[in-house]
Amino acid sequence: MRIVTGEEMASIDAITINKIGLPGVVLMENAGREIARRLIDLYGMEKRFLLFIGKGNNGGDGFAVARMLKEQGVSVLTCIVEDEAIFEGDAKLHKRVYEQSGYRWRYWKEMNRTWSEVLCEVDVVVDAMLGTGLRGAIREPYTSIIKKINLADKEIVSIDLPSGVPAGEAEMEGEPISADRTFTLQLMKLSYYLEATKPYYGEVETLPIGIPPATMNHLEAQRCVWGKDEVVNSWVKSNPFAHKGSNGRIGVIAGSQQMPGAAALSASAAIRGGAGLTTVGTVSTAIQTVATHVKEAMYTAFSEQSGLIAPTEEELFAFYEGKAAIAIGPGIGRSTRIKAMIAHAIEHYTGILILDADALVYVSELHDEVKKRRSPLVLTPHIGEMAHLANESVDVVKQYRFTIAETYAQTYQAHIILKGPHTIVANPNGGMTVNHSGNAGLAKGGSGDVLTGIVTALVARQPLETALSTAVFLHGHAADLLINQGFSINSLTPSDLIEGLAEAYKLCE
Ligand SMILES: NC(=O)C1=CN([C@@H]2O[C@H](COP(=O)(O)OP(=O)(O)OC[C@H]3O[C@@H](n4cnc5c(N)ncnc54)[C@H](O)[C@@H]3O)[C@@H](O)[C@H]2O)[C@@H](O)CC1
Ligand SMILES: Nc1ncnc2c1ncn2[C@@H]1O[C@H](COP(=O)(O)OP(=O)(O)O)[C@@H](O)[C@H]1O
Ligand SMILES: [K+]
Repeated sequence: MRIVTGEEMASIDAITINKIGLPGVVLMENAGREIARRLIDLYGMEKRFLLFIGKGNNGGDGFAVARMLKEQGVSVLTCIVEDEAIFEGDAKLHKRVYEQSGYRWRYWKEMNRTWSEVLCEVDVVVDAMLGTGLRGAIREPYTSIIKKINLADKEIVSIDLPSGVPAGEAEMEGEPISADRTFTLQLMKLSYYLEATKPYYGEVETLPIGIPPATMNHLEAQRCVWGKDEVVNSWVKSNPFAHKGSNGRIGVIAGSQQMPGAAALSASAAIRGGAGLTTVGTVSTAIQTVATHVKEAMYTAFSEQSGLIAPTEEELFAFYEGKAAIAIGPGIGRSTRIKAMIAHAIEHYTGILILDADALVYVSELHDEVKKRRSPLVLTPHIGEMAHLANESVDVVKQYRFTIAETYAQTYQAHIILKGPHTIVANPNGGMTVNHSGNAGLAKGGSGDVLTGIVTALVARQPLETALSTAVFLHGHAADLLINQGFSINSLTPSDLIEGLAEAYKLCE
């Protein structure tokens, strides 16, 4: 499913109406029917609804919902927010149909005077005030009404968006509706994936309103949800005659004297993730520790300096030999020799190169080398690392994570896995996917190392772009399955996650 901004949604609506020829009033009728049906499913016929109507098309949806609820005998109080509101276009028609059907409304000014009595008469507030047409700071009378609704301690259901929440990356100005549930129409709105705005949505359900997919081909930004269906449909089944070599020879350059665990986590995740042959390149002192945990891997002891790897050029070329993908970063530490190794790999390794953790620190100093690289490069930053890469503040990356990941991926022709809740995968061709799996049990040191292992294993066996999105999905899916099996968010560890991969992979098999 696509993820859109308000402007993109408006262009899709316009193509549906003007080019495809499906009138806007029909879309509104569809929205009304779907929402009324879901409200009755969820709350039953006995609950009493209070519906707030804004003067744009979001309000038009509201009139359609109110009429359909009333037709079925459900109790609905309808409130038009602006006193002298002049409705136009599709909303005007739906207001007329509502009125001609014999139904009434009240205006907010009047309802406000008896607000406490009104509240005694209703169970659920439906918010059809502002949708994708919101521009700038929330104005009166919406500001005061939103405050009162939020304080009312009633179940709140928003149509399309919680009123006051921008659909895209624009910053929120003022207090929006804090919904318990949002019925978003046809497509997911981008602000659902941003830390500042997501909490206002509550539970989200996307309802179809009849917009055909052909209306979306013109969109420049190609953002899609990557969920179970996409994972299953894109999975390339392994050949029954596969051997360890054809299942992907990969390398993991990870760990140091101080941090052998990072190498163990990423290497065992790679092996659980299906890599045919995994070689770990690390310091000799780490090999013993790592090998007791990861029996299936092979090991290369690199030259070292002060407990960190410091591979020679010869050692690096030997390590690159025959490997489809190499990940560098987890637990390697920082030094000038490490920087030189990253530069060497970017310049000379011709397989799929994945840079994570400490390896990312030097990438912003190696942007010229990155631009010259012709083979695939995958970077797996969390928000802080992305801020460093893009030379922006963490707050800016949080607010504009889609734009920043997309711009970076295109400028440097790199695949970006921007981690966090709803990890984004941004590809150099402009395609982006957003992940829906995972939970807060992953917010622990080491989860990222596990992801790096899975990514490395998958890119060696599956088409690159789908491998990245699928790796991110399976990583989160494993965590979700463990929570369903009774693990707690607090105690879930990255090692549990690796065990959990066995169950998660069943989805693909
Ligand atoms: N025919 C269509 O175009 C369809 C529209 N749909 C609905 O229409 C919505 C978009 O409709 P519109 O583009 O009319 O916009 P909205 O209904 O979201 O809002 C526009 C209205 O809000 C006011 N407004 C804008 N910013 C404000 C602010 N900061 N403070 C206070 N008031 C503000 C504007 O003056 C305008 O009256 C969607 O979210 C969806 O619910 C759907 O029914 C599908 C069909
Ligand atoms: N609250 C959360 N919900 C879902 N996934 C999360 C959450 N917090 C972290 N993650 C995931 O866990 C991993 C953490 O990686 P990272 O920040 O690199 O940690 P580390 O390097 O310490 O292992 C990422 O894949 C991230 O998307
Ligand atoms: K709304």
